Amino acid sequence: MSKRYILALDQGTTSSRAILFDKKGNIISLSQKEFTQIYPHPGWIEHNPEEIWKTQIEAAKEAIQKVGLSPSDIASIGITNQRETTVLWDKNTGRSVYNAIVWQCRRTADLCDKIKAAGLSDYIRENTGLIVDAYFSATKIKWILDNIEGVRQRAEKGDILFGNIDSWLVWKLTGGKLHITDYTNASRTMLFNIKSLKWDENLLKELNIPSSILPEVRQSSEIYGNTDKELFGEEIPISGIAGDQQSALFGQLCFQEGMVKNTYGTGCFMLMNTGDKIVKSQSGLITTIAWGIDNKVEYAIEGSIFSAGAAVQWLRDELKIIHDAADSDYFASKVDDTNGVYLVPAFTGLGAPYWDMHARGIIVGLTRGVNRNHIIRATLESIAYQTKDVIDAMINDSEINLTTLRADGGAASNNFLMQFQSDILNANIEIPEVTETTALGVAYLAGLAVDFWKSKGEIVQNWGINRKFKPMMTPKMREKLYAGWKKAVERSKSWA
Ligand SMILES: Nc1ncnc2c1ncn2[C@@H]1O[C@H](COP(=O)(O)OP(=O)(O)O)[C@@H](O)[C@H]1O
Ligand SMILES: O=P(O)(O)OC[C@H](O)CO
Repeated sequence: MSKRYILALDQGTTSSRAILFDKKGNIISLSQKEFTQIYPHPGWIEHNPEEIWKTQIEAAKEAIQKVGLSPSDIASIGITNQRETTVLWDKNTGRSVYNAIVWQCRRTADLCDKIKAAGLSDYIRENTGLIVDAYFSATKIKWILDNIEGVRQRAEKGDILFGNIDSWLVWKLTGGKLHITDYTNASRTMLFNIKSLKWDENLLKELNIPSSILPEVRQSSEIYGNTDKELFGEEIPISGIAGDQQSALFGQLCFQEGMVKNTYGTGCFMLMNTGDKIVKSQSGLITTIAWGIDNKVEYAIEGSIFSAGAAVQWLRDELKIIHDAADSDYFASKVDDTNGVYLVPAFTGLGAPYWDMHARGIIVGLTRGVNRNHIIRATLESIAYQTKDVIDAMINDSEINLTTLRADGGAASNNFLMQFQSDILNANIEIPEVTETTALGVAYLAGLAVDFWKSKGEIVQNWGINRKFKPMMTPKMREKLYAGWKKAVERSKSWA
C-alpha cells in the first residue's frame, strides 16, 4: 500500500504536537501534550529536555494510533521546533546535563551587555544577521558551559553535544546516530555565519565555545536518516527540519519575495521572505535564514515579539481572571474600549523593534472605573500594537505596501484580536483553512524531499482561506490609540 501521510512533529514552547497530513494538506490526526514550564528565578525559563522528548514521542505514537494507522502508512517525518532553546547533553549517556534554557530566558542579559561593551555588536549583526540579545542560543550555551560543574571539561574532551530542540529530537529519534540541525535553526544561535553558511570561528573563539559540540548543518528538506526501529516498530525516514516560524512561513506558502506572515503563539513572529537577498534592517528587525532547499538558501527579515499569547496565559494562570484563553475574546468584546488602560507585556523584556532586555511588564492608565474586562481587552490589544510596531519597521525597511497579512497560531482564533489587528494596521487579515501552518510547513518540506509532493506548484493547489478581517476603524481613532501605546512602551523600558 502506498504511503499516504506525512507526520509533522511540532515541538512548541508550551506543547508538543504531532500531526498527520494527507496529500491535500488536510489534518488527519492531531495529538498534543502540554509540558511543565519551569521558572527557577524571575526572568528565567527552563524546560526539562526529557519531558520534551517524552511528550513528543507520546504525541507521535498517539497521532498514528488514534486513527488506526501504522508506521508503514507514513512517507516521512518532519520536525519543527521552538527555536533558540538550548540543550546540552552527554553523547555517551544521551542524557541532558542541564534543563533546556528557553528562548524567553533572560539570565544571560548581563553577559550580552558585556558582549556589546566589547564592541562585537556590529560584527554579530553583519555576520549572523542578529542583534545581541539573551534570546539567541550562544550565551545560553556559554552559561551552561561556565556554570554547570564539569561540563566545560567534558565538552573539551568531546563528550558534550549542543542542540536546539530539533537536534535533540533527531538525536533521540535516531537512537543517537545523528547530530544535525538545519540552516533555519543554525541561524538563530548567534554563532552561524549566514553569508558563508558555516559556524563562525571568530564568535566561537570570542565566546569560548568548543566547535566539537556543534551539530552538522543540513538543508531544511532532504533525507537525513531513519528513526530507530525500536520506536515505531519500523524505520521511518526523517526528511524535513525547520524552526517553527520559518516553517510557518513555508506553510503559509510565502514563497515569493515580499510575502509576509504573522504567527500568534506564545510570542508573535512576523517574517517576510526576502528571497536570495540578505536585507539588513535599519529598524530593529533581524535577518534570518528562511529555508535551505534544492541546494539553495533563502532569507527573511523577522520581527520577534516575546510575549503575545503568553500574556493571555498569564491572565489565565497567574491572575486567574479567565478560565480558558478563548474566554478573553468574549470578555474583551463586552466593553467598548480599555477605559484608557494599556498593558505592556514585557515579561521577558522587549524584542523587536525595541530590543530592551531590561524592560518589564506594566499596566498603566488605571482609574477607579477599570474592571477586569478592560484589563483583558488591554492584554489582547497589546498583541496587536506590538504587531503594528513590527510592521511599521518592516515597511520602513522594505518599502512594501502591506495590504494583507496572513495570520496563524493559537491566538489567531481570537476574533476580537484579529478585528482589532486589522483596524490598528489598516490592513486585511487572512486566516488560512489549515491554521496549523507551522506543522504544515515542515510537512511540506519533508514531503518534497521524498517526492510525496513533486513541487511547490503542487502544494500551492492546497491553499484556501477560512476567515478574512477588514479594517473598520477611523484613521483618527487609530492614531490616538497607537500614540497611547507608544507612550506606555516608553514607561516599561529599562526597568530591571
Ligand atoms: N482564543 C485565544 N485567544 C487568545 N489567545 C489564545 C487563544 N487560544 C490560544 N491562545 C494563546 O496562544 C498560545 C498557544 O498558541 P500556540 O500556537 O499553540 O503556541 P506555541 O506554539 O507558542 O506553544 C497560548 O499562549 C495561548 O494563551
Ligand atoms: O513555540 P512558539 O510557537 O512559541 O515559537 C517560539 C519561537 O520559535 C521562538 O523564537
